[in-house]
Amino acid sequence: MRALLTFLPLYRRRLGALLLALLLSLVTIVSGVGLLGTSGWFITASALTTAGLAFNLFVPSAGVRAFSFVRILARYGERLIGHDATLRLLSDLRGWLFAALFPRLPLPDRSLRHGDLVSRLTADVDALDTAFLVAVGPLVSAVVVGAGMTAVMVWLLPGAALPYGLAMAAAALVVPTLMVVLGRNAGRRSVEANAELRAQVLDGVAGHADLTLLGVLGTAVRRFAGAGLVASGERLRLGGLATAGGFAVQVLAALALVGTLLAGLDAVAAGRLEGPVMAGLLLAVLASFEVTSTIVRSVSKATSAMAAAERLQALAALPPAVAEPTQPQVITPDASIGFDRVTFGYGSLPPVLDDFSLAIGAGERVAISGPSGAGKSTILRLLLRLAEPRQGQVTLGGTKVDQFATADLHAHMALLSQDSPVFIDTVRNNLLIGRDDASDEELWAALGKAQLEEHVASLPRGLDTLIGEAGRTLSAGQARRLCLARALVSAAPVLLLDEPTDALDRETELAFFETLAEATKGRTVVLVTHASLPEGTVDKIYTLRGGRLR
Ligand SMILES: Nc1ncnc2c1ncn2[C@@H]1O[C@H](COP(=O)(O)OP(=O)(O)OP(=O)(O)O)[C@@H](O)[C@H]1O
Repeated sequence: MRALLTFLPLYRRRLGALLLALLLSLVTIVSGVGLLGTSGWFITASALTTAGLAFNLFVPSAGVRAFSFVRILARYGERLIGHDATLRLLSDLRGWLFAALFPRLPLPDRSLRHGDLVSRLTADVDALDTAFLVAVGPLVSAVVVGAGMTAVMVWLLPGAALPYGLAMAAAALVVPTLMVVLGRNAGRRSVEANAELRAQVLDGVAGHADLTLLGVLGTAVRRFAGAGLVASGERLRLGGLATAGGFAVQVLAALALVGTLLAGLDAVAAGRLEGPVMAGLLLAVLASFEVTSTIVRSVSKATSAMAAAERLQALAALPPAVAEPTQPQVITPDASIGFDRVTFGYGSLPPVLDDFSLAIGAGERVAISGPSGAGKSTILRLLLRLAEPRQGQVTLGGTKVDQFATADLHAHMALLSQDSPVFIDTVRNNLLIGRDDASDEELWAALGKAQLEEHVASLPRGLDTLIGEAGRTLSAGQARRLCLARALVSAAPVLLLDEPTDALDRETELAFFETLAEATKGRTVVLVTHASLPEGTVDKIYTLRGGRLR
């Protein structure tokens, strides 16, 4: 619950619209109760009038028309405003989450799987956006309707006011509270089980080909079925609780009805109440309990929202990967790079870089090679300030990188990482991520330097060809070259290329290296590669071994 309350400032931004939706929902419910009550009154009065008794038909018939008209309008308005506010809240929540997440990337907790993260970004946010309207809305409506109906009882049938009031309070407050207390853990487990299921689906889709070839698809399917069973078990538990809650509310409604009937019969016999009004009251009592059934149905949503709030807060509470400087320095055009006696290791693991030093002049091209796992990519990560050295300093243009705002630092460097993604979009838009104001000529020039110009020119729609998810309509080598072209399109004075020719055949690789000097002219280039480089590709080649350059 506390985690849910921390989202109050976000809800507060949409408070006006949410309160209006709540008010309209209240008007809808009150009109529903009024409609059923006046209908019962009107129908009974009409029947008795035909039997020769005289009753006032005008008031209930006008009431039926007025309540049905108001109900239609209020329901329409509530849907319109409620959905609009919910969608805006959804975008606020996503904005908040991304803003909280970006400074924490890359996430230190390697146990947080991709699927789990996706689950938090989608299902958990969805669970929260409706929390107000599905949980708070019906609760407030029940309290107002219950209080209003009790007041009507005190006025028309005082003998039934107490039993009705007590039954309504129990149905609107006690039953849902008990359900929240009993269902909290099941709600949390259900959210976790669904997240696990989603993670397994994503893992299974991503690794389907390998799982099939290795002959272990059956194991993966069995594991998925197991996770499905756990998720459905939790759902069943929550469903059982909702059924029990629904049953309790029906019993309370029946008690209130019997209390109203007994008191009403007494009052009619004593001439204190007209028969048709009693019929109307009975129907109004029934209608007023409708809203408590809604509360019971939304309790499982409320418990999911609480669990989702906890999971999102846990994500937002992760320590930032690096601290932003309080007074960031302005980055100068000087693109020289320095590593001065840097020692770095991941977490408490032994150091990957140990007393590592390297000086790269502005406009210089250097290559770093070395065995797998030696720490080559780690050098680039330290330069991008995705991690902090334990000792020593990393500088850009002579200033320590921790003196720059991370966004400025990143804008100053273009990276082709080992897992650079291709997005489901056109070739053009994939390239424009590098620099959004690049002209078509510049895009074609970058494609040419990345040896991809011919292929894109052969596509029916050229730059406007849509590329499938994760670049599936391209070969691995073509996808890599597209990412390379994107890095080349960028105007950043520093280019960081991590295995840029990975997945390319030797002929294309050689052609790329031959154009690298020309393609990156004037920029500082750090090239991490295992490939043997043709003469003149870079100014210096270093080998990293044992945490230092050899
Ligand atoms: N986030 C991380 N948490 C813990 N250890 C890590 C992390 N990233 C990398 N490592 C470890 O740090 C070491 C250096 O990794 P790095 O990726 O820099 O190597 P590399 O030289 O680029 O390797 P390759 O040539 O295979 O890409 C490896 O032993 C790796 O397992």
